[in-house]
Amino acid sequence: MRLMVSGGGTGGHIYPALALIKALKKRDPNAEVMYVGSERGLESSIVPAKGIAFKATRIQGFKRSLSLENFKTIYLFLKSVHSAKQMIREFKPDVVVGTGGYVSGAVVYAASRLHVPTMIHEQNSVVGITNKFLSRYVDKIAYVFDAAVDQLPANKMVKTGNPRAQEAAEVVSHFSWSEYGLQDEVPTLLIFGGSQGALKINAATVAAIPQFNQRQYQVVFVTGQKRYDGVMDQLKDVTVAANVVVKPYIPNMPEVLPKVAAIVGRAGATSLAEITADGIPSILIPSPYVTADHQTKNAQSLASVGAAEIIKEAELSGDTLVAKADQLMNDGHLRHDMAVASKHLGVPDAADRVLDVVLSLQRK
Ligand SMILES: CC(=O)N[C@H]1[C@@H](OP(=O)(O)OP(=O)(O)OC[C@H]2O[C@@H](n3ccc(=O)[nH]c3=O)[C@H](O)[C@@H]2O)O[C@H](CO)[C@@H](O)[C@@H]1O
Repeated sequence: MRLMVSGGGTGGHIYPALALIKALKKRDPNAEVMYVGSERGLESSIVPAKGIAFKATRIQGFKRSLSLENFKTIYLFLKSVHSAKQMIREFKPDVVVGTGGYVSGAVVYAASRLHVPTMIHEQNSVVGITNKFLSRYVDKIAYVFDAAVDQLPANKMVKTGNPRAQEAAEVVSHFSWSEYGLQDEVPTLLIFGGSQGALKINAATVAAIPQFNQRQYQVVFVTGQKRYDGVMDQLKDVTVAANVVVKPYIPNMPEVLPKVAAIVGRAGATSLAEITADGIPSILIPSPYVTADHQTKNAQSLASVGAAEIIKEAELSGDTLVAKADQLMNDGHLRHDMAVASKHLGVPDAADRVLDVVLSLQRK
């Protein structure tokens, strides 16, 4: 099997691709994999670090308003399609898979023009612009939320779940909170705003720290790599007690998650796949800045069955955050019930399901 994968820009597109590669390597250790990402995306650091062959192309997103920059976007897209075609001719993949982001638009489109079998994975309940464009050209579309079905060609759709769920569910974690100077016996609340961190969640958490300092539970506050220095600056004159730890990024999330009592976070689809695969209770603050408010829809799928609580971003403050966190962290029964509901939504064999679709496309 020779698999080319492309997904970029943000962790929610990259980690499902990596989980699929992991499942393929497990089933077929001789499989050859090539990952094509964008030069400046998170993938250009995450993917090579995993020892996966990586090639980059230059691409940028569309501006929603009328802008001259969009001509450059179109130029870069066409150039990326051209270089993706060269990469495909050289690597000769059996199948090309896209997991979202502009770069996957160029790579999967190039593959379809060269008559190489293609599949995309749609993580969200509202289909992104790239996958909508690609849906006309690809052979199969793997999806997670039923709501996506109406937005895409029905004859191509296969329900699989998000491959990252399987990685989260299967991990045998040896992680100890002592690595963060914390204690394993004390319940830990993990706060993070998706793969890049979220300004508003960071601001509310900074405001909440004086109260978190006094709590019996532990708090791990992940700021996002690029926002870390700014947060540390805001915390210059704030006491941070021993039960609160601030980190820029967690590189080994599947190992850390099983040791978490509850989560505060955005409602990105890949995060939710992990949270439900592990059965973790959560307080979700959907980002209102994403296409068609899809994170609110993602979050509601958990909240409607009692797996999560939602705080609207407009209502988020240090006080509302602490109040909800206290409610959850001081009530083991509530956490247990939410955990059961959360786990019920998990798809722990999602990577194998996606892989089955990919392998079905391989020409005999
Ligand atoms: C602002 C935006 O456009 N967000 C979208 C993006 O979110 P985003 O990239 O934030 O994606 P998700 O929240 O779905 O996933 C984040 C991923 O990053 C990992 N992680 C996060 C923090 C950390 O310190 N370490 C770490 O490894 C998480 O474990 C998870 O695997 O893609 C998602 C999946 O298509 C969409 O649903 C989101 O709406």
